Amino acid sequence: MIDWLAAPSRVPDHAVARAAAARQDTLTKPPGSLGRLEALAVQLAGLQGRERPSAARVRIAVFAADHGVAAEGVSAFPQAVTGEMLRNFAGGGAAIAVLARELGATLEVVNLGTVNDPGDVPGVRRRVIAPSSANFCAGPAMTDAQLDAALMAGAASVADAIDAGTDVYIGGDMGIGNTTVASALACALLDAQPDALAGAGTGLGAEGVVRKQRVIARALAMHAGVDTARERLRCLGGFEIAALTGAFVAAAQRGLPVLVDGFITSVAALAAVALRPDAKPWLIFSHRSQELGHARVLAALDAEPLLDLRLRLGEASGAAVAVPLLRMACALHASMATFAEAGVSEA
Ligand SMILES: Cc1cc2ncn([C@H]3O[C@H](COP(=O)(O)O)[C@@H](O)[C@H]3O)c2cc1C
Ligand SMILES: O=C(O)c1cccnc1
Repeated sequence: MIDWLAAPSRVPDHAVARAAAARQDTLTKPPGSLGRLEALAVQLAGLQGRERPSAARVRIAVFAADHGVAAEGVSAFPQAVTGEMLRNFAGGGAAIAVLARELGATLEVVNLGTVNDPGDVPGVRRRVIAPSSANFCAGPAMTDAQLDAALMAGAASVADAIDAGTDVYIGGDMGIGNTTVASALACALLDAQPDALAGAGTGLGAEGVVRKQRVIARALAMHAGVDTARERLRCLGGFEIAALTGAFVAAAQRGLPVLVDGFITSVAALAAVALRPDAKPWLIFSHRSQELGHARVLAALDAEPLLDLRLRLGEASGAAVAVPLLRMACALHASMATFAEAGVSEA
């Protein structure tokens, strides 16, 4: 057991947020006319503790891991893809690698344990816990020590991000079978049924989705007695989802704003908030994924995402696509003229 999860989250600076909101009302536009871009700038100001917030320095950490439950045939793709994609992230050909380049963002890729392990690859950090989590239909997905290691991998990534001077942190996922894992964990955290949360993932047909829902129902029955957030994460999670959970808790504790990606990362956010409710103000939700359960998970988090582009990829791709919105919100906030500066009449 580790106790760092017990430390409180930072409290956003409400005075700075109020000052930023007041500035918004002096800018040459009808008050409120820039809608959520105004709210974003004000929120970021409070989180960053500066009246002129920034989303210039973005750190994207993609956590990759394999899942024992893949043996139940719950994905349209073979498990070997997880390890293969690690090379693709490092080689620059994966969607998130392209987006990170486009944004000038730092991309960190972390291998937490893959069955088809690519070994030492430049650009991939090895924090291997085990080749995969265990099949949670037969027992807990992780041991306590494995869960600790995964949570710590996320916290270490956030510590690096802060040392490097990061304005906004983004976490991403890669792991064949992880929509099954995220759905199972969300079912347990929300007391929901598999047919409400488990969808097509990488592209299962209707029959495959039903099989996947049955697999999740078996897992939920197996772990029905488990009643704390930490134990739910240990029994029904996976290494990358636990790392994302640890990263989000650590980011809130250290005062680093997080842009949350799609279904998988939102379930990690749900777990983080279950562990530490005071982490929630630090999470900004980027988009609504096409994955069936995402809307429900977002609703449970009271989150209204910025975008809905019908993405269903993960890897942090949706969060990356939302970064330009944050940057534009910050630029408008910092650089628009006030009514007084521009000599424009007020209402
Ligand atoms: C080539 C490829 C790249 C991906 N990048 C993210 N995912 C996403 O899809 C997987 C989850 O879907 P399921 O639960 O159906 O396996 C995860 O690896 C997730 O990161 C990918 C999937 C594939 C096939
Ligand atoms: O929204 C996601 O995170 C997602 C959806 C489908 C497959 N992998 C990830």
